Amino acid sequence: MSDDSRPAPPPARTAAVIPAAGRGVRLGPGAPKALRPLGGTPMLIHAVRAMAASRAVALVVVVAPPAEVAEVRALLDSHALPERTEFLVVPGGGTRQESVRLGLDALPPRIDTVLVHDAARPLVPVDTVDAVIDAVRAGAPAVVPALPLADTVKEVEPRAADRPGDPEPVVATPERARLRAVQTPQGFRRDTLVHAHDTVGVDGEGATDCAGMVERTGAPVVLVPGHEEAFKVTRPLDLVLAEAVLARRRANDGY
Ligand SMILES: Nc1ccn([C@@H]2O[C@H](COP(=O)(O)OP(=O)(O)OP(=O)(O)O)[C@@H](O)[C@H]2O)c(=O)n1
Ligand SMILES: C[C@](O)(CO)[C@H](O)COP(=O)(O)O
Repeated sequence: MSDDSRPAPPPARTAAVIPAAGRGVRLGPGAPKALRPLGGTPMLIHAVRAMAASRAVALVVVVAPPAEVAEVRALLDSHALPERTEFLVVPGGGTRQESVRLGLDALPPRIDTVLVHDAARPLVPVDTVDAVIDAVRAGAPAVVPALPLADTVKEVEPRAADRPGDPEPVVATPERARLRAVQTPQGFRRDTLVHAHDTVGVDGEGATDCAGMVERTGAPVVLVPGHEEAFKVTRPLDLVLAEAVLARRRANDGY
């Protein structure tokens, strides 16, 4: 068979958008969180590798702090990444949802499945990424990895911002067995996520994750098992844990 008569390869239809434009205020002073080192490598590079580790992911869009777009591009160019994957860098916005929207806007028409993954979750295993993609491909418009809770959760009447020491009255104790802590990557049919952003707006009216915006449109959202190592690096202790997990991986399997 000549080259010309070979069937065209299937279109590469899945992209990952990585919002990485946050400052990392809760982690403490320093460079933007995504650029801070984990095991000597920027946290963002770990997150990019985690997405590109899935053979289904053809494109990774990194949403960078606007002042660091060139630095992020240089980082991607100077670290070993799979050749089969394309990488774009776009400037982010003032909120996570705004940054996600800017990442969505950069997707080429061929993409029909989108993962949204926090740069702040650098250690998500590829099996979790693939489980999310598989569930979207199987027909779910929105898929979220999640874990049961270890702590009991109270709903409160939040204290006033100018009275940080005041006790907070408890309003309710939701049944823990019905609660889940959600992670990323969250996976979506592209049209579902774009519709949610168009409908709910860039501020998300308090939505703290993309799936929450999709829920507000009435589309179904389903959960698949998350992974303990997909935790979010938010506060300094999380970075200590991430360093320990990475050191264990490197000792066990040369990660
Ligand atoms: N304007 C923003 C805010 C957040 N994010 C990204 O959204 C993810 C989850 O946000 P979070 O962990 O809250 O990161 P930060 O906003 O950086 O943290 P903090 O709230 O402590 O400043 C991170 O990868 C972060 O870079 C973003 O792309 N654009
Ligand atoms: C999207 C998320 O990681 C799901 O748990 C989380 O809601 C992000 O919250 P953040 O305050 O922006 O870190």
